[in-house]
Amino acid sequence: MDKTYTALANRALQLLETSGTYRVLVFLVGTPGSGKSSVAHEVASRINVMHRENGFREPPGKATSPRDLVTNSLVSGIPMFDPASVIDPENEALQPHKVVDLPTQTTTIRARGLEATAIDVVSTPVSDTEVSFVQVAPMDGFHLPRNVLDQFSDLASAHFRRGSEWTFDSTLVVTLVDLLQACCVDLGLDSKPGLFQTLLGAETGIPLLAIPTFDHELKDPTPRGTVIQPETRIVIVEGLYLLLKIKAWSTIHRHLSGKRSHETWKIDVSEEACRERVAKRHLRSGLVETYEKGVERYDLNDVLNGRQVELESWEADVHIDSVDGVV
Ligand SMILES: Nc1ncnc2c1ncn2[C@@H]1O[C@H](COP(=O)(O)OP(=O)(O)OP(=O)(O)O)[C@@H](O)[C@H]1O
Repeated sequence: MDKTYTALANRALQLLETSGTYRVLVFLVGTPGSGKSSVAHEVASRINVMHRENGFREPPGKATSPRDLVTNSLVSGIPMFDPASVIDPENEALQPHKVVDLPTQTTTIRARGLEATAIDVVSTPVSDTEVSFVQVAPMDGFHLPRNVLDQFSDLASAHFRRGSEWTFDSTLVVTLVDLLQACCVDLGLDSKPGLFQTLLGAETGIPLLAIPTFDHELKDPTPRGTVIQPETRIVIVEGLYLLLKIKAWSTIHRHLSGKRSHETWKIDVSEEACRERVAKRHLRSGLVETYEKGVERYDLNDVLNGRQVELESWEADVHIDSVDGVV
């Protein structure tokens, strides 16, 4: 697997080198337990080490586009929150709305998960903190929180089938991908940055994005758990349903098609391997009391989600073989 990680890291860097954009996106999909999160973090960490050893940061220059104007153009199509509107937790087509906080220059975009899954788009310049050349954006942060699932008409199914595509804040995932894609700015050939160069943010005009994360042990999203910095040059977006052909999910593929600043990767793995991995994780996170119950839950829920991903997703650009026992 060591060679595979190195090859994937080089592949992501090659995409960055050839795209002509300041930022590129890698979409990593696979069935539950296929190792998306593990692979994404390993690839990110390898490139970040290379960046620490070989990278350089450009001193702040003149902004090509003021950040607040860039932010406004990114969020202009999203309607303002209407306090009189009713948010139906089961409406999978619910369009996200925004709330703008002028003092902090923050636009918060929300949908069915409300604050738990909100995305913040922040135009205020960031301080000179440690920059991650590569960052991971987990789709799992958009799990609808348990208090929203409690409002479903069949709340028992909603909780039991948690992890199914209809238990995610899917329209907000689409919004996140749109925002990330809009941040893949084309700097033009003259100003093309070096491979390991990070600009100090001001020049690109790209805003900061704060997005939710998900910890299986906490069982609910952590709002603003990850901050995608303006300086980040590669974002690995990982999640089950990013290439799904149905409902709101299908918009992701449509919005990306024809764009050269991204690539799609899929992890291939057997159901048997995933059954064991996911059952162990269910036990570890306290979702079940025994390993056998974990297997049962995998067979009644996770495997169905995995089969849907296999049957109803668009083909990925790259396939990765998961080697069991080698994370
Ligand atoms: N190659 C591997 N061999 C054995 N165990 C693995 C391997 N890759 C990941 N795991 C383990 O399997 C579990 C699931 O891995 P991970 O969270 O990376 O997968 P995922 O595809 O992101 O899962 P999900 O979509 O269900 O969140 C973790 O406990 C992880 O340590």
